[in-house]
Amino acid sequence: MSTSQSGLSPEEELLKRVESSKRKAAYKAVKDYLDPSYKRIGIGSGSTVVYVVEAIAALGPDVTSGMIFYPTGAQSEELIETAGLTLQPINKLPSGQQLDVAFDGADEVDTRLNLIKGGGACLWQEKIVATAAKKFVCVADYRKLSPRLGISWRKGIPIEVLPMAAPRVLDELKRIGSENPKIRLGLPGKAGAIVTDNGMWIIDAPFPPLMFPDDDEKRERVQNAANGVWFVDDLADHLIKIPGVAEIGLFSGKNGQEVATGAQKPVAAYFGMEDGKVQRKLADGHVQFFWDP
Ligand SMILES: O=C[C@H](O)[C@H](O)[C@H](O)COP(=O)(O)O
Repeated sequence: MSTSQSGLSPEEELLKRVESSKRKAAYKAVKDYLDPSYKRIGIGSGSTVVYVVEAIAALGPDVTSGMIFYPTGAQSEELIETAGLTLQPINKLPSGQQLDVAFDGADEVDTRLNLIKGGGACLWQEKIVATAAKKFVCVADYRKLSPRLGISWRKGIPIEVLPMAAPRVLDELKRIGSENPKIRLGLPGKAGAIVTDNGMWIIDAPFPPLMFPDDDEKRERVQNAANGVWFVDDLADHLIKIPGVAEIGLFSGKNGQEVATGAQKPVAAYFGMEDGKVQRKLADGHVQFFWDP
């Protein structure tokens, strides 16, 4: 096995770089979007959110003791509790109230801040929490940046389904052009499907890269959805209406502008870059790089 000057293998070097990039993105996102006056904060799932919670906890009880944190599943519940932060399930957020901000990761982010989420099977509660927030902020590393959804994340769009409906959902996905959709299986050595925190299954449905409505190059092909070429929003609308589908891992639709209600797209996405910088992309398309988050 080849090792670098640091004594690490190339795989270990890559892992270290990726983890450091996630961490920097998380600290910058928290610095920019966690106002000390906020009371209700959503915390997503995945390996990047670990650093978001670390950055929040590092602010200390003077800042965090008046805040309540709302998780998106078992993993984020544990993260919040272990960090000594106050936990409350999202069903305790009174009707008519919103979270001040929610932070979450993503599996792929396109240039318009549409997201694929659910690589870790947590998408349903994540969508509830993201859309309950005035500001939804995405935190990721450079591998998640993509011109279009479906280019870098080739495993497919995660779709949470009622187990008894899974065969019918698979049929419909194939009919509309998904390339070999599959029920996600459990860990190696564990027979059967992955069961989500909500008792559902996940189907991963790959599609050709998703188009934007103002894409002219493939407009003609898009008229024929049977070939699997879809506009992001059209596909999201179609998938969510398939009987038996509980929620989909496409976060799209209206822009996540400041103080939006029900927006699935973030107001800002932070990417830890390979060179140590943090890239911030805003919903209005503005991009900035920061050396020292
Ligand atoms: O189901 C998992 C969630 O959608 C995660 O936020 C997503 O998979 C990104 O996870 P990570 O930060 O580990 O790449």
